Amino acid sequence: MRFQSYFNTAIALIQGYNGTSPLVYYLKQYFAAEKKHGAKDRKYISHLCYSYYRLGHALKELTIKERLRIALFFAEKEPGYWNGLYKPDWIKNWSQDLVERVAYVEQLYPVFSIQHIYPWKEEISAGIDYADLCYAQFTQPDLFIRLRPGKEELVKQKLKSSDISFTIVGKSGLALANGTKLDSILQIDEEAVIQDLNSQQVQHFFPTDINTSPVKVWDCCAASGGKSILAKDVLGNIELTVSDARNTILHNLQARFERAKISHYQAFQADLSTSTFKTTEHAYDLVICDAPCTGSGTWSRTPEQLYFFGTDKITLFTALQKKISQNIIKAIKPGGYLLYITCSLFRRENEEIVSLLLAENESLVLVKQELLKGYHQKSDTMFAALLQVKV
Ligand SMILES: C[S@@+](CC[C@H](N)C(=O)[O-])C[C@H]1O[C@@H](n2cnc3c(N)ncnc32)[C@H](O)[C@@H]1O
Repeated sequence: MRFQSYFNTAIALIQGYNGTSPLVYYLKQYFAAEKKHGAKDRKYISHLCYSYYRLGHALKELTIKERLRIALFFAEKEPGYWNGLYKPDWIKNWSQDLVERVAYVEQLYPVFSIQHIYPWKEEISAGIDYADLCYAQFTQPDLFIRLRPGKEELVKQKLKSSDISFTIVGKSGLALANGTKLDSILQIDEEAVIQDLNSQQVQHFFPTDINTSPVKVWDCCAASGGKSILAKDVLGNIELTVSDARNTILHNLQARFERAKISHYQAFQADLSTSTFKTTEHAYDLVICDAPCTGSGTWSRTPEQLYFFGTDKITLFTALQKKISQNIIKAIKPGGYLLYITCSLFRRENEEIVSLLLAENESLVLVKQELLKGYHQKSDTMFAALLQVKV
């Protein structure tokens, strides 16, 4: 009967959670206080909580108990361990196929539609298959690593010797099962970087025709430097400057760069959204702006964000994105580039920011832009646009 106790514990946890801190921390805190839960208990209870939030905005009018039962029905291919929670009719209709399970719930709850999970169809960037996006919410994403240049064979060898299975994706990426522990096997950041598949794909947006050496690059919303390490690996000889609004994250970046063996770079803290921010004009060949955003392309990893989301947040982020992007354009050399990136699915944060930049800056031209869709490949969705300042 442990499944019943897990189910009740998850209900109590969901009741007490308000979304102000990430779910992962909330659960960690709870388990740290409740030592009675072993590893297996933690796994089952966490799975229930995550499944609950995967239902997004659908059926919010139901009780937590009823909603959790439906969420779990969608999250599992078969009842297995949870059999005792369901009436025989549910068990009979428990198809391996999610589309069939959804159809069963639609029949039981006529108000339900899978599209209520993300009820903001009109906000979503062009090219997204809306139904597929909603269905994909019930698939846990993979863990992706990017192999650093020269370390490809070493990393694969180390994984094989530790019996860790992986799939090769693209030129330098590997997909592994979510939750795979790599710390004791690989030198993280030196040999391989933990980086989502579509973050890796951003490398195809780096310009290839910059003739100066070193290439002067400013990663202006650097966080802990994922895109900077990518730029170093792909562009080779770069003179790197990094900045972020948060000093604490720049400390993480420093530690990460040490592990990544990147020692020559400039770093500074700056809030780029203020009108008082002044940059050196025409200083960089490439400015990477991985902008603060809703993160809606990553919600299958953090479904609680989907559950607690309201579109007012898009308005807040677009205001920030407009100010930041306007402020940094001056820093680009004539002939240089701006690489604008978000991990958002929302048009207002993506194509509309690019359109606005083009409308307000005659010197800019769009080289290419693309929504890098992740929901068919168990990864995040990103948006990337490369713009060039005319000579
Ligand atoms: C999406 S993250 C960058 C991720 C990073 N490029 C990577 O690949 O790991 C956005 C970053 O923008 C920073 N940020 C938010 N508001 C900012 C502002 N007004 N000025 C500068 N940076 C800001 C945040 O602190 C955050 O670290």
